[in-house]
Amino acid sequence: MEKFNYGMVGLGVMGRNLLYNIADNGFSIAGFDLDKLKVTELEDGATAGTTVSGTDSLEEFVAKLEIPRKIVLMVPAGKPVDAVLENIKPLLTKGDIVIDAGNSYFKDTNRRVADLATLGLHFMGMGVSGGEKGARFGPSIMPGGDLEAFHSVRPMLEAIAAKVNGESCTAYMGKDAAGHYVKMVHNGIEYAIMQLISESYDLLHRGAELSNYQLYEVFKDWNNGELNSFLIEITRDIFQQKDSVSDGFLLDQILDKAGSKGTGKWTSEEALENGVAIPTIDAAVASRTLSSYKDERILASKLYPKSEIAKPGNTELFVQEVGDALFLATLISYTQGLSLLVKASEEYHFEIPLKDVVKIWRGGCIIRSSLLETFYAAYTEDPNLSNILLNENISKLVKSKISSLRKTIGFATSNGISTLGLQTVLAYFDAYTTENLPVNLIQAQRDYFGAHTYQRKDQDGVFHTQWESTNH
Ligand SMILES: NC(=O)C1=CN([C@@H]2O[C@H](COP(=O)(O)OP(=O)(O)OC[C@H]3O[C@@H](n4cnc5c(N)ncnc54)[C@H](OP(=O)(O)O)[C@@H]3O)[C@@H](O)[C@H]2O)C=CC1
Ligand SMILES: O=C(CO)[C@H](O)[C@H](O)COP(=O)(O)O
Repeated sequence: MEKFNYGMVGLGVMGRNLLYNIADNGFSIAGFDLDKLKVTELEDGATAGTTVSGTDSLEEFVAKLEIPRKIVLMVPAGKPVDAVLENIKPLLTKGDIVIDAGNSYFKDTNRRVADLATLGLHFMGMGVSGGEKGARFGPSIMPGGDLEAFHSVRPMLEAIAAKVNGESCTAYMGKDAAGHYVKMVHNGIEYAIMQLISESYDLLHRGAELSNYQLYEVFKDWNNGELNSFLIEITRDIFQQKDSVSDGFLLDQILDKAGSKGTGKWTSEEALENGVAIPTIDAAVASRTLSSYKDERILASKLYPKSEIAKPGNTELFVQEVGDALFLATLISYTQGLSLLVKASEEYHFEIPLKDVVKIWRGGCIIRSSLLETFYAAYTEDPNLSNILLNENISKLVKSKISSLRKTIGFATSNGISTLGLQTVLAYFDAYTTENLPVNLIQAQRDYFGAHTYQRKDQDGVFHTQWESTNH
């Protein structure tokens, strides 16, 4: 019997769609899942003429694959990945390739690389973004790790990935767990942009009393302009989705408690660990946490009632300012995530090519946007740019939007509308662009109470002072 080119473990939302995408691109592929129903339905959903086969027997699955075997895992991160590996390892032979394409924690990936290497097996961590549709018709794919393994699966990855200007949205992201690290940061940025969009919605909806129809029109305009992106596009559509169980819009019936699976939190933890400031991503994680205190928020809203919102005088101008603020805030969210990649690449010796990162994020993934084209141009000019804000063209964009951000935040704070994300963007920008920060005082305080020492502006060296108390 003819052997299959690829194997897919996990036939859920992502695995099934990625499998069909691989098959549509001319590769034969076998699928495995513990769930019998997903297996039996697999062949019915395949495109006619493609070579797809499903099984719930791991032994049968492994035996179906050509050698060296190339197996993609699309199961939930954490224990399920270890469970699959434990079961499949005894069935594999030296030289086989296992690619974990789920959202695994990068430190788990490093551990698994080392573990499988002892058996002569290649293990790669690979980020995939684009959700269900992306997986089916062209995701952004972030592979990393074993270079030999990467080269043997590269033709397939390039075939199934999204295309922008004829170029595939996949590239080698660097050594070890770099692929999963880049995907984690992608998701951190995703959290930040989603938070900023939801704050903009609140400002327009509660602040300027725009109806869902009007919001649909605003987001449609934004998506046709410089804010063009996947997240703005889907938000536009969400505003016009009618509810199927009640009158009105579905959005208005959705409970305001945001879920999360962990990648945003990992991004924040990583930034803290590596001394990188990503306050907008942190704020996005914190906002989801705050949203979960629904019962307490109800009590607090009664204890601290807010005064009536003073609607903006000129709605058209307000919409334009919020749009500009959102554009700048989105730009600075990418900036923060990319600065974490710069530091992590040094720290973990990943050798992440930033130019390729923004190149492959231009299409297929959840954070794809027209703005990334400008970023790509900036990294093409200087691939070692430490912070995107230091690029001349980007600085022109930033300068043209900053006053709108200040005005938008002014409106929000004076009306008691929470804008944790937007405010962190402005605070980050103001701190990053200030030559002298007030932390000279923090250094003095640290030295005063703990002899922690300080540096001087006028002399090299480390100093300590016996500070004089006036508390006589
Ligand atoms: N959904 C999305 O938009 C995206 C998800 N991801 C990541 O992709 C991965 C998969 O996500 P998704 O497809 O949404 O998840 P699903 O839950 O839809 O699918 C996971 C599949 O894996 C199966 N599975 C679990 N354990 C095993 C096992 N030990 N052996 C074989 N199969 C197993 C599950 O079976 P069962 O249901 O019976 O448990 C299920 O069919 C996750 O890491 C996720 O974070 C990445 C990008 C986007
Ligand atoms: O990886 C993704 C998109 O890129 C997933 O959709 C991710 O799971 C979303 O994260 P969360 O559930 O924490 O919002």
